[in-house]
Amino acid sequence: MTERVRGPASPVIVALDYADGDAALALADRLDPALCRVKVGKELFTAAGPALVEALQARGFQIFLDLKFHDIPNTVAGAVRAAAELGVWMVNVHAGGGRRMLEAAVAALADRRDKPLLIAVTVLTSLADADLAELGYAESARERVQRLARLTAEAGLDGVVCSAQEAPQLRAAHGPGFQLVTPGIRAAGDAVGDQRRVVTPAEGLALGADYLVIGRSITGSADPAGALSAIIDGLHEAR
Ligand SMILES: O=c1ccn([C@@H]2O[C@H](COP(=O)(O)O)[C@@H](O)[C@H]2O)c(=O)[nH]1
Repeated sequence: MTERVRGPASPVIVALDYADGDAALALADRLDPALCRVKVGKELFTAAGPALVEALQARGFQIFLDLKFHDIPNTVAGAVRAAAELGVWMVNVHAGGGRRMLEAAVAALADRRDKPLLIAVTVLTSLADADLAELGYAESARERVQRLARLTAEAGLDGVVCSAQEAPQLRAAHGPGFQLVTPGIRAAGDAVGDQRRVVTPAEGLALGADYLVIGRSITGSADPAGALSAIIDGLHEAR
């Protein structure tokens, strides 16, 4: 497994889902890198690229590069290597790419001293059991997450993206070192939107998540820094 990179003690990763770099940096400038990490996903990275990652790093943020690589092993290995060159803190692939793809991603980082955490997406938090059935999967989301997490662990990655709803079973199966990165987080009363397997921030931590990926409950607030502080305060109270 990858050596953990030191960073803020906060479990919160703010998803910067913006259409351009200026909007993302404007939000980041309202946040304290001592209180959260930030996530750069497909929309923002496609629009603003590595320069935006560097601009966020220059502001002191550790970056989760959420590009969910899913391709043949050779291609994913190259993409993971390129992400590591950017100096990101965490990068991810889709566990559905299979064992050889996962092992190629691990091998791509093997000789590096400063490695990002390498995480595999199990079942997107926007999918419910009915969605999986429509796709032809006989397993429930919970069963499929467990299957893909087992494969991820066997391939030597650092952990998975899952819903915190699945965290207790994954923690029991894979122990404390296996990183559970959980989107599908909603502050109480916020619209669920396109997400399906959802919990509140305090529930997420109580269920055993290591990291809470939070987008719209923070970025959709008129006061994003206040929303982040309120979430962190709520986590302390729940402990
Ligand atoms: O299973 C997954 C994997 C990734 N995500 C990403 O997390 C954020 C969630 O944003 P919200 O606004 O808090 O819903 C978003 O960037 C997704 O791409 C996910 O939601 N589920």
